[in-house]
Formats: sequence, structure tokens, C-alpha cells
Amino acid sequence: MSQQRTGPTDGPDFPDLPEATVARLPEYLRALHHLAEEGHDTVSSEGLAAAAGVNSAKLRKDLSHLGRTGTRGVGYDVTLLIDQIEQVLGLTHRRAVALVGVGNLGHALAGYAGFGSRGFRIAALFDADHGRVGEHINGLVVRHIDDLPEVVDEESISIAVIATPAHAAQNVADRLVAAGVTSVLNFAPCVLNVPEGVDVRKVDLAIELQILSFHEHRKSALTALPGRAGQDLQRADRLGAEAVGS
Ligand SMILES: NC(=O)c1ccc[n+]([C@@H]2O[C@H](COP(=O)([O-])OP(=O)(O)OC[C@H]3O[C@@H](n4cnc5c(N)ncnc54)[C@H](O)[C@@H]3O)[C@@H](O)[C@H]2O)c1
Repeated sequence: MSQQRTGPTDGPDFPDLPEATVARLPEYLRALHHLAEEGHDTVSSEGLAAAAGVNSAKLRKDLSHLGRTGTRGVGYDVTLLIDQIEQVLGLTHRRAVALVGVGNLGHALAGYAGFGSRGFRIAALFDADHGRVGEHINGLVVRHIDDLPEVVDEESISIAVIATPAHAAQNVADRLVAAGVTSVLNFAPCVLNVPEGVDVRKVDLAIELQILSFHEHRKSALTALPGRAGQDLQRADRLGAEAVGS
């Protein structure tokens, strides 16, 4: 992922952050909530780094972007750090999210209880299939996609999830943008074209598996190499894989 920096709204609540730091903040937040639930008031940078699965130098650098430096010998105040990361991520109120496409994946997402505790509320479900419209899922009624503008406005929805087949996703994205949605999480395996000012993130588990497949393929090729040369290449490969996350 490119090292873009956050946009023109830099200021106390919108620090100029590298995109890789933004991507790690939710990991720190998840780890911090877990530590708070376990009754920890403070955490060392090493402890938080281990809980979040990153190295501690990277964590200290990330948190220094927020103006946070831990107190030597004490570490970070867990509650204060949660507050600050939630401020930066704009999670101080639960954001309303629309989900479009209530098939296999959409059903699973609509029924997932974990969004609520992570700052989001699935506020509306849409589908184009009249057979699905009217279905009740997790306290919500599936609406027809034609109702999108009205519901987006009523529920102040700015983020939407697309879980339709790929062939329908661009049209759905166009309708979402026209209704006022400015951030899209796309599960459909396709590239979406959106106007400037609209953010799209893509989730594709098959791509993640293909990347793991590449590493499996490489590992078996390296272990087949004889002696020292094979060991050196395996070590270089491990270091390279660790560097990818930086
Ligand atoms: N990203 C991932 O890791 C991942 C994993 C599984 C599936 N997928 C993708 O997610 C999408 C959904 O998969 P699924 O198995 O749930 O499919 P599905 O066929 O079960 O569900 C798709 C739903 O979208 C609805 N739909 C179709 N066109 C629409 C439109 N124009 N407006 C609104 N709703 C519309 C259909 O009526 C259906 O209910 C697919 O694109 C699939 O490839 C991605």
C-alpha cells in the first residue's frame, strides 16, 4: 500500500498521518480495548506492540505522530490512548453504515454483532431482489435498492458496504455516491470507479489466500535447495516478508 498521507484537514484532531500508520491504529485500538477489559490501566510500548502484533519501534513512531509518548517506566495510559485513537479515527460516535446485497455474505455481515463494539451501526440493508425485500435480519428490514436516497438521508449514512455480485457493483457504487455516500467498502471482486472525494477500500479473501499460496510455493522451493545456500535464502525471504508490513 502506498505511503499516502491524510488529506487537507490536518489539525489537532486530524494529524498528518502516513497511510500505514492509519492502517495500524485500529489494531492498537483493538489491543487497547482488550487490555482495558482485562483491567490494565497502563501498558508499556513493548506490551502494546506484542498485543497488536507489530514491533515496538514502529508502534512508538506511530504513536509519536499523535503527539503521544509514553511515560518512561510507566508506559501509556490505556484509557487516554483509546480516547485519542478514537478521536483520530472519528469513532467518537457510532457511524451508520448501509449494506447493499443481502445474499450469503450480506447475511453474515448483517448478523455480525462485532461492528457495534468497534464504532459502527448497520443502519440499513438493501437488495434488488423483491424476494429478499421485507426480510427481517437482526432487527432491520431489507429495503429495495430504489429506497437508497431516502434512507441514506434519513439515517445520515456516509459509509456503505457492497456485497453484490461483481457485475452489479459499479452501478450500486454510482447509486450510493449519488445518494451522498462518501466511503465504500467493496467485497465484490472488481475495481470501482468513483469521483474524487469518495474513498473505496476493497476486501478480497481470495487475494489474501493467493498471497499465502505464493509464500507456500516459495517456502517449498527454498527448502528443496541444498545446504547453506538454501538456509541463507530462507532467512532473506523471512526478513523480506517482515519488511513488507513496514
Ligand atoms: N471479499 C471477499 O473475500 C468475498 C468473500 C465472499 C464473497 N465475495 C463477493 O461478495 C459478493 C456477494 O457474494 P454472495 O455469495 O453473498 O452472493 P449472493 O449471490 O448470495 O448475494 C448477492 C446479493 O446481491 C443482490 N444484488 C444483485 N444485484 C444487486 C443490485 N444491483 N442492488 C442490490 N442488490 C443486488 C442479490 O439479489 C443477492 O441478494 C460477490 O461479489 C462475491 O464474489 C467476496
